[in-house]
This record gives sequence, structure tokens and C-alpha cells, in this order.
Amino acid sequence: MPASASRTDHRADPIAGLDDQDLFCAAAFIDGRRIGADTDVIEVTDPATGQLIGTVPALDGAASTSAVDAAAKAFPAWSGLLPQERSAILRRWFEAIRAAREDLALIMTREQGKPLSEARGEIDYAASFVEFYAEEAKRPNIESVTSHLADAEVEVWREPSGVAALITPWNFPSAMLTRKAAAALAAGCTCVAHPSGETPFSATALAVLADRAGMPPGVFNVVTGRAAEVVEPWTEDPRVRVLSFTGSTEIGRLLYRQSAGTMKRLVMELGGLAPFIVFADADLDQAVEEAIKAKFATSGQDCLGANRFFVERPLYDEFCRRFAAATSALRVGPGIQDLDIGPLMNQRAVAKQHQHVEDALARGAKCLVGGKVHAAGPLFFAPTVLADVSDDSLIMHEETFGPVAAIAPFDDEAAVIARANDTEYGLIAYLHTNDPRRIYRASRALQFGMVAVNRTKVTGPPIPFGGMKQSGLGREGARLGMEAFTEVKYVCRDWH
Ligand SMILES: NC(=O)c1ccc[n+]([C@@H]2O[C@H](COP(=O)([O-])OP(=O)(O)OC[C@H]3O[C@@H](n4cnc5c(N)ncnc54)[C@H](O)[C@@H]3O)[C@@H](O)[C@H]2O)c1
Ligand SMILES: N[C@@H](CC=O)C(=O)O
Repeated sequence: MPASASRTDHRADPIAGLDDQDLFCAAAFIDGRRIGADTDVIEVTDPATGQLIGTVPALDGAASTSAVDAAAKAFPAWSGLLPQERSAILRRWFEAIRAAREDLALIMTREQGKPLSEARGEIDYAASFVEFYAEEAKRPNIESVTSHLADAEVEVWREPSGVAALITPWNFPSAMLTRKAAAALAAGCTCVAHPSGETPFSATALAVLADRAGMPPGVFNVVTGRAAEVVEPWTEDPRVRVLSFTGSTEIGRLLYRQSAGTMKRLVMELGGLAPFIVFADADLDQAVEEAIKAKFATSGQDCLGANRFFVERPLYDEFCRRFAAATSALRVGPGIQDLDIGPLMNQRAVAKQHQHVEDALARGAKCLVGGKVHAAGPLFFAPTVLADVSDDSLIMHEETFGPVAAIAPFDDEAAVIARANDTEYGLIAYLHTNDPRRIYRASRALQFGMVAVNRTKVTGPPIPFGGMKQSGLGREGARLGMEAFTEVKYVCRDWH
């Protein structure tokens, strides 16, 4: 155990309304033990109120390496279990998460700020990955290949890669962790996970539940601390074979560089700059309803959040009018009150909203609704609609990651597809049209990993989630998500 850490069962102050206070756990988890720091801690505040809700240990590089020691030690036994045995543990973890739904949602709302209903939805989403991979764990397929050599038999195996490092963000603190961890564990890898310092309690609660579900010591370690201190040793450690990150493209590039020395397998779920394209033949009511979901879920702090709305000229004025009216009806307040829009994560996020609004207005845009901080508090930004936004505005090129929508008209299909593709990002594109030929043409032409047609909610465990270009590498979810944590081994056997 590192000198700076002592073995303590630290507790955060109780959260009112939590049934099971042990889930609100102010400790890291390494090798099946709760690790607390004597002095160095990270303070976690409720973004709705600015109130301190608890602290977690700020573990150092030695502690972070000790988590890899534990995961490497646990790897032979975990990867050697029968697939059904790993599946049974994952299934128990899934059931524990489902049973703790209300408490997990409350913890998330307090540290992340999202409305309680959205937090409950995220817990269901998080649990669904554990359930899915509990099933996939049973199917570690061996591919049979017809031999191309005389007198030889050939086989292709998939073997667990080893220790996997999982680095997760603050906007979806539970689902981003289970989407990675359940896939890695099902494949037979052991994990070291680092949750964002802004939302660590959702991750430590999942670790408590994994422990209760019978996850053996060292298989699923959660290391709290400052991201660079915790993660850099993992990028340099040759025992860490896969690094899976969700967060900004900027940090993704940094981790890519840091991982080059040990040639890790990388999974990167990075930023997006989603276009939302509405053609004149679309169902306008449906387009407006879906646009509200695509822009304002998690207060706009979603990698799938629509940043750029392009509306064909004949529908433009009416779309702007209806979308602005629907936006001004959104209720803003603390997540605990379960309204529509909660606070942003931090002051940097608020500053970015101001910057994007002011820049767009300076370039000729009109503000139809919002445009400033909301009376609910300093981290609440009013849901905002900007119309006539010019293509050279910052908001058309940089992720806003907040509740500001930019709308611009278009006249021509080919031109709008080119504008939509004119970005380094390529995560998701939204398309509204009722012309089947156009749906096919546009879906093919959009350079995005996911295309949502006439709807917003498209994700879930069986689909390959991920982006093209600088939105990332690899895919999460589906069978591909599990294969990311495996190595292909080819064996050729002589018959003689
Ligand atoms: N794709 C996503 O789901 C997602 C999630 C969160 C943030 N973001 C992006 O981040 C931007 C704003 O958020 P931010 O200011 O917190 O961004 P950021 O890049 O500083 O942080 C994003 C995440 O990266 C991790 N991180 C930061 N520094 C790291 C390091 N040196 N090593 C390893 N991990 C590190 C943090 O734990 C954090 O959760 C947004 O505009 C958005 O692009 C994307
Ligand atoms: N909203 C995404 C998570 C990324 O921010 C999802 O649906 O998985």
C-alpha cells in the first residue's frame, strides 16, 4: 500500500433521503479494500448550490500503480474463470445496481446536477450495459477458419488483453463507467478505473455494489485523485494493455501520445459537434420535439448534444419560432427539484456559453431566447436559442457543451451535407426528412459514426457507439465493445 494512503473507511456526510448511506462512499477501491487519504483530498461540490457534499482521497502515482499491481495479480484467476462464472458475477452486479436505483440517482444528481428523472434514466442505462455484457460474457467465440494449408488446422481465438485502464467523465458518471467496465470484465480483463474528480461518488458507489456482488479483490479497482497524477502512470505501465477514455478530444490526444511508448490498444469516445438537419419535407412537430431532446438533455452537456441546427429555408422561420417557444417553456432549477434543466458542471462551462453567445451575436446572430445566466444560480445558464448564426461563428466549430442552440438556414442538400461535415468531429448527426431516397443518400454522405433519422434517442447496449475523425477510436457497446478488450490469437496446428 502506498505510504500516502492509509486503510480507512472514510465516510462522506450523509445525503438526506439516501436509504443506504454506505453507497455514498468517500474511499477509493484497490484490491478489494477501501483506501482513504490522510490529508490530500478532492472536494466534491453540488453544482446546484456550491455546497461541499464530501471529499475523496487524492491518491498519488504510487497508489495508482498499486491498483495496477492488484489488477495484474487478479488477472490470471479472473480470466481463468469459466465464462458462466464471470457472467454470474456481472449479473449479480446488474441486480444490485437495479435494486439501488433511487440511491444511485440521488448521489448522481447531488454531484453532477442533472434532474432526478434523467439521473434515474442514466442508472437504467448504466445497468443495461452490465446486463448485456453479463450475457455476452457467455459467448467468447472462437472463429473457425477453413485451412488454406495442406495438413494443417487453423483457429482464431480471442483472449482477454490483460489490465484495462478506464477513464470516465463527469457528464455521464455511471453509464460511461459501466459501458467500459462491463465489457472489459466480460472479456476477462481486470480494471483500474479513474472517475472524474467532479463526480467520483457515482463510481465509488458502483464499486461498493461490485464488491457486494462478489467481484474478487483486484478485479475492479477505482482510483480517485487528480486525473494527470492517477492516469499518467497507467499510460506508461506496460501491464496496462488497453486504455479506454471518454472525454474531450484534447485530453484524448494527450492520452494517445502518452500511450505510444507502450503501444496500448486504445478506445476513445471524444467530443462531437452534432449537426441537426431539418429538410422542408420533415414533420415539423416531430423535428421540434426531437430538437429539444437533442439539445437540452443533461443541460446540453452531452457528447451527442446537437450543436448546429440547419433548417431548410421554407421551414426556417416556423422552426425557429416553435423551437424558441418550446425552449422558453423549459423549467430551470436544481436537479433535486426534477425540472428540465439543471446547472452546468463548473464555471468554465458557464464561461464557454457566454463566449459562444457573444461571438455569435457579434457576427450577426439574433438571440431568440435566453443568452445569460439564469436566476437559479451562478452555474445555471438559461436555455438559449440563437438564429441566423453564421458559419464562421465559434459555436459552429467548437463544442458548446451547454444549453445554447445555434440555428442557420440552408437551401441545398449537397451544400448542407458539406457544411455538416466541415468539422474535425464525427460522432453523431441528426437528420429529419421523410424522403427515403434522401435518407439513404444523406446517411451515406454524412461523415459521422452514428446517424439518427427522425429521432434522437438511438443509443443502447447492442449498438456500436463511437465516432469518426477526431471524435474517437473504436466502438463501445455491442460485440465490438467487448472485442476491444481482447487480443486475436491465430493458431495453426500440423496434423502429423
Ligand atoms: N465525450 C464526452 O462524453 C465528454 C465528457 C466530458 C467532457 N467532454 C469534453 O470536455 C469539455 C469540457 O469539459 P472539461 O473542461 O472537464 O474537459 P477536460 O478535457 O478537462 O476533462 C474531461 C475529462 O477528462 C479527464 N482528464 C482531464 N485531464 C486528464 C489527464 N491529464 N489525463 C487523463 N484524464 C484527464 C477528466 O477526468 C475529465 O473527466 C467539453 O467541451 C467536451 O468536449 C466530453
Ligand atoms: N449520451 C451519451 C453519452 C455521452 O456523453 C450516450 O448516450 O451514451
